[in-house]
Amino acid sequence: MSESPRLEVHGLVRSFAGRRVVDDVSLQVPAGQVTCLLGPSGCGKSTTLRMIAGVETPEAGEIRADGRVLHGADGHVPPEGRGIGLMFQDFALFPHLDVARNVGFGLAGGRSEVAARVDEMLARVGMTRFAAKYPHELSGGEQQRVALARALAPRPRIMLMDEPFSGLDERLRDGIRDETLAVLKEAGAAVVLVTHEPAEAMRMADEIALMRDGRIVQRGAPYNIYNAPVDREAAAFFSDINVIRGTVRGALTETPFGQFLAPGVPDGTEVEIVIRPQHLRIDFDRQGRGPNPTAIEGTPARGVVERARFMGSVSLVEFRMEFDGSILKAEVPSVFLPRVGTPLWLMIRRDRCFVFPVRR
Ligand SMILES: Nc1ncnc2c1ncn2[C@@H]1O[C@H](COP(=O)(O)OP(=O)(O)OP(=O)(O)O)[C@@H](O)[C@H]1O
Repeated sequence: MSESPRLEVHGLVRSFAGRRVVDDVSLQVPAGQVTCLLGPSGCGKSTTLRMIAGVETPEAGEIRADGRVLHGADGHVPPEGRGIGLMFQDFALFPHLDVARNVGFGLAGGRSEVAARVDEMLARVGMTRFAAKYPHELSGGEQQRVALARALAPRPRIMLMDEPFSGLDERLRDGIRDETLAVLKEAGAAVVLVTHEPAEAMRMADEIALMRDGRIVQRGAPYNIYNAPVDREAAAFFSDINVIRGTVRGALTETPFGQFLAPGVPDGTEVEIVIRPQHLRIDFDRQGRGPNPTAIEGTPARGVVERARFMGSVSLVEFRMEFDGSILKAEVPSVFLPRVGTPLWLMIRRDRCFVFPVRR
């Protein structure tokens, strides 16, 4: 019994026109796990996926499935021999084949065996009653389910998905994502899903690999990536952020919100204290006085409401801070929608701040 992960990628490199668009990318994906390659447009996600699929050739690096080399110094297996299922945004169904024949296309085995597998897959994605329909008779979401059934019908050991939900209506997407995830988990394939949407990655992934400029800058469970970002850009990829600058003296940074710990950071280093808008707390102004400082929330600082927007479940409030005229954003429950010009006090949760040295 092999102990190696289902999919193992090591040191992948690929350049176009002298520019490295994938630069030393490594991944390990066990069977039954969904890893999301997440990052901004052009960071190299699709190129990485295409190399795993075998339609793009790496300049360096190795790809293995269950320990078997798919690409490396010892050889190269063509795409059709890799046991990989593909689901791409533009990977359209065959328009001239009905749903059942789309799902059965290319399946090995006798006619009754293929028919049984097609029935099983259509039932699994809830499309049995559409078996005789043609793609143009289906909604986008229904087509997507058929595409999923088709990709999983040959029992691929590895499934690669590139922005599979981006063509769908916003309101449909969450439902289809959840259904797709359930089907993928049941099938037990190792899944690599490419997306540029943090919300999609958080909803789907067991592990997120955050990419930037061809490199994986952070890997981890969604909870860890969100709550312990490696740098300011990683924090900012998932939500709006506020940044407060300070300089370190004796492992502490003095700010208008009180002191912040900066353990191990040398004196004189400029740091950025990063905080998400939902971790600012607002309190009322009591004739020029705010709430008392606490160990958890530090010292309050006063600001004046510059803008307030009702967003349904939350309100987004922008403050012009008195201490330096900068803008800070707070996300608060939407029962609260202060008027522009109202003076209020802001506090920031110590345990939710990230302190990063400023890079030069
Ligand atoms: N065949 C190619 N020839 C030249 N440049 C390419 C080729 N394929 C990709 N690139 C370039 O490589 C970079 C990475 O592209 P890639 O498609 O992998 O990014 P991505 O992260 O998937 O972005 P997106 O989400 O926009 O698809 C881009 O700058 C792209 O223009």
